[in-house]
Amino acid sequence: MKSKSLLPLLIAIVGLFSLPFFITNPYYIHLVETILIYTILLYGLDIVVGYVGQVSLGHAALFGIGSYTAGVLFFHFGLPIWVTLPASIVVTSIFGGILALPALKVIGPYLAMVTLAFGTITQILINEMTWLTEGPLGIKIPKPDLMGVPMSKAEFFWLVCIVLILAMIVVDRFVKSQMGRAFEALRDSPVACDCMGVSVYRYKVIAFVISAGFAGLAGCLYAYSEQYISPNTYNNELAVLFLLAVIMGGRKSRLGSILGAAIIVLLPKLLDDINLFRIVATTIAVVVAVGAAMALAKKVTTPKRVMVPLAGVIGLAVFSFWLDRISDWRLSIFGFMILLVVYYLQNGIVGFAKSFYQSIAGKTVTTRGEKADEIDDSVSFISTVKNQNTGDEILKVDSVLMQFGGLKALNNVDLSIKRGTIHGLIGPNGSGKSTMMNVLTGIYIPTAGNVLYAGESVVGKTSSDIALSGIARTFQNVQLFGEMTAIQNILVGLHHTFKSNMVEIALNLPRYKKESQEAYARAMALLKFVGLEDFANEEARNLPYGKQRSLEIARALALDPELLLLDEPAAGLTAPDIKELLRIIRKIRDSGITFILIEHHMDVVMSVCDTVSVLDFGQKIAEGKPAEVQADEKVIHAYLGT
Ligand SMILES: Nc1ncnc2c1ncn2[C@@H]1O[C@H](COP(=O)(O)OP(=O)(O)OP(=O)(O)O)[C@@H](O)[C@H]1O
Repeated sequence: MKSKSLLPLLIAIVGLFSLPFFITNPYYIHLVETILIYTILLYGLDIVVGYVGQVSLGHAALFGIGSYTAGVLFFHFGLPIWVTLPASIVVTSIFGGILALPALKVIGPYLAMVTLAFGTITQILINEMTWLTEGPLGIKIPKPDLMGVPMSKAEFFWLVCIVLILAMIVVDRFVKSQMGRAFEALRDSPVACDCMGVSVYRYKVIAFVISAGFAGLAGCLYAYSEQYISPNTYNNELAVLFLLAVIMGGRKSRLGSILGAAIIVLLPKLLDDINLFRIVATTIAVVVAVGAAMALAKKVTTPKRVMVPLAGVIGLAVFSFWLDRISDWRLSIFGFMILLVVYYLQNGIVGFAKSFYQSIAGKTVTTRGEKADEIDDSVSFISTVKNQNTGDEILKVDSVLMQFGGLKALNNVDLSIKRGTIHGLIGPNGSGKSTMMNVLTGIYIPTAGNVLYAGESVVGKTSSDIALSGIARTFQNVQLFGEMTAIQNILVGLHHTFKSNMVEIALNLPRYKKESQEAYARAMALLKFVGLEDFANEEARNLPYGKQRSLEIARALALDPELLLLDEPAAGLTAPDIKELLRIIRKIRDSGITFILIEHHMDVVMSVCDTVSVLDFGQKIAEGKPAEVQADEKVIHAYLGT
């Protein structure tokens, strides 16, 4: 982190630690403490929601499991915090792993329902298992001991502050590491993620486990903070609030989590006091009005877009003065405010503030906190010298049948791909070319037949295992990780070069640092190779189409493949882009990589392919040198009809 961005953080930390000296009312200290504890939980929830893109309504239950692990261990065995804290993390992580299982099968609203059911079941179990949890009576826990003496409220507050700072550092390191990139990749394109050797299955489970670990940590601290736990606390309403906090504060933001936690803790309190509510409603109205005026003056928005939210916040301010008592309206106002934020600020308050600042200041801010290193010209885009035994058979497709119901998308197809060559696969639309790619990369398991890569069958292997064994691919419909920058896309392809584990990432140990430096240098070399070095920090979804195709090739190369499958790489490209594509393909071939190239542009096929196979209605109808195939009657017939 740069010293400039470190300074406000340091001031905030000093301010936080000195709070007990200035605020003598323990109620307010307790409120801040609750915000900090919720923030720890939200850091974990943000991994699942913001980074992996899954909906979890099971985090209140995980929070409860953390609290009850501490409570039970203290109540039954009198264990101290230095035992209950790690135990809460471990036990809750195990439950997080269990919660991940449905996430492997279902997504979206179905996952929300399953996690909600997990929450309900957990709450019922805590309630019913009186022999362990004391049931509805709850458990009393004193503040933890510090050198044999119970901690004071201020000392415990400082402990929570320290844990929060550590949690913030660890989460920040996790999400900026290869692990965080894997989480984001599987959110943006699970199929491409698997084909980059990053197992979606594995990283979804890891995300839930880590996320649950933070929930367990927060739950344990909460038990000591409240000094009393009972099953009612950990209900589904709290689960919804946690989810709202992540969305309102802002996904993928440490500051967003703090803000989200503050909102869900303070907003209900704020709505208890009519005078305080009037002040806040008026302040919000003024801030939004000034912001809207600035945005209109700079022409970054239109009157139509600001009209409704502006009318909403001004209406709320006027309404606050019209009210005599707030108690009857609390829930309605709470719901209305949430609706405004969730509907109009879809990237949360922090996300909105960032983009507002960018548009007003006319700046583009690199939000990822990652650098595009200088290009080190000594680093090659290719890392290993390939097996140069040109002419060996690298891939054998043996009588492959791929049936979808009654449709034979591939009907007993044989292929033999020679090492170091470019093998074209052509055919009219719907002839089975992409299906063949999907069979070769493990996305489809063939109904019959075999695929041998370097003499070994790949049938039944997962896509990520096949990718790691040396087969990389691009997709007919570009499958980049859209919310990630160009360099991060390549770094996902370089995931296999990282051997460092979670502890090494959390502590930023030398092996992890070295691996990161090497990967960044290699990623920059790859970007340079495809002419994208100036776009390293640009989000992939913002790149022009031609550059997206080049980026996909560079990402596939990051896997260090022996065999590269390109599915219609020239589709939608302009003539200069196609020329550049041909240059890239030839250069990659010169480095010893074998290609299978699906392409409709015949000039591309004719100019680079050594051999061409033609499919029609799932069957191979011709094979040979490009010129021979072009002159083949069956091929002409397939393309042009009688
Ligand atoms: N998952 C699937 N389920 C059912 N049918 C499928 C599936 N995948 C492909 N098919 C069918 O298999 C046939 C071959 O499709 P495929 O996409 O492999 O053709 P293609 O040669 O790549 O065509 P194009 O050049 O248009 O991409 C088509 O009839 C297609 O509808």
